[in-house]
Amino acid sequence: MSITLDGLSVHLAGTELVRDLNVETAEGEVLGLVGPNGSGKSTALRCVYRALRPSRGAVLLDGADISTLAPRESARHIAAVPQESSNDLDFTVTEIVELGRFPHHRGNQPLTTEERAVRDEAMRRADVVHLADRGVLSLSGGERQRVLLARAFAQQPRVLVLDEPTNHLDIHHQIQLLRQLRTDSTTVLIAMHDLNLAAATCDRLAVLANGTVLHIGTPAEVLTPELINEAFGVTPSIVRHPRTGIPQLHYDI
Ligand SMILES: Nc1ncnc2c1ncn2[C@@H]1O[C@H](COP(=O)(O)OP(=O)(O)OP(=O)(O)O)[C@@H](O)[C@H]1O
Repeated sequence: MSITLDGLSVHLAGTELVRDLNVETAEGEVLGLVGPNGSGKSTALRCVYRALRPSRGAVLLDGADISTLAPRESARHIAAVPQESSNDLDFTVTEIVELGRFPHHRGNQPLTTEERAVRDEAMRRADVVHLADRGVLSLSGGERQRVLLARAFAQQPRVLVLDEPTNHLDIHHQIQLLRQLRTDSTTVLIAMHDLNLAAATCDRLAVLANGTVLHIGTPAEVLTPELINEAFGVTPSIVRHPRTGIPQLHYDI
């Protein structure tokens, strides 16, 4: 499925946090949102997973305004891992992952055999099988992040919204996750700070600044010293990855 941010604007607390944002994904595309702190990445993503309502414009799922869908219906298609998700209840890891099946159920049905297989596969993909019976409050930051990823995978979404999902993850788990995003057919909207990992992962990057899109294009089109300087106020040296040819940034510290 495709996602379109169609002239999205968000007014909150007397300011326009996002203004006239236009971004359209192709089906199965991995589209990265990059940009400085406060540029509106999380605000835009919140509109996609319906934690915020746009004040103007709309989020379209295969062309249909998601605000016209019942929440459970859009949750059958769109799963999200927000940047900070506080969870004060000490559910087990398995229970949290099973919550991903909720949009697919009527009432409180127990999981079917097939759904237990979906849950187990989601836990395997996020490498949390060994944590299955642990309470989530006892987990490390990275372990907890992987549980939230497993919950999103268990939802079997057609669109995955990830807000800095590599936060807290060690390099092994970062690469494991980003490789999965590249090889899956799921459409992905992902906010990232690490421009080198973003270049290696995303089909296209949208560079946000002051709540709107400054540039959008392939990593090679967007990751130029001039554009990075315009967005972030730093000028990197750009080299090509020796094997993949993908642009990689080096900074003078
Ligand atoms: N509920 C709110 N009330 C007032 N301002 C808000 C609210 N939520 C976000 N903002 C402001 O909106 C702007 C955009 O925030 P947002 O979280 O979308 O940025 P971001 O690009 O995701 O930043 P970061 O890279 O730091 O995660 C920021 O200036 C932020 O302070």
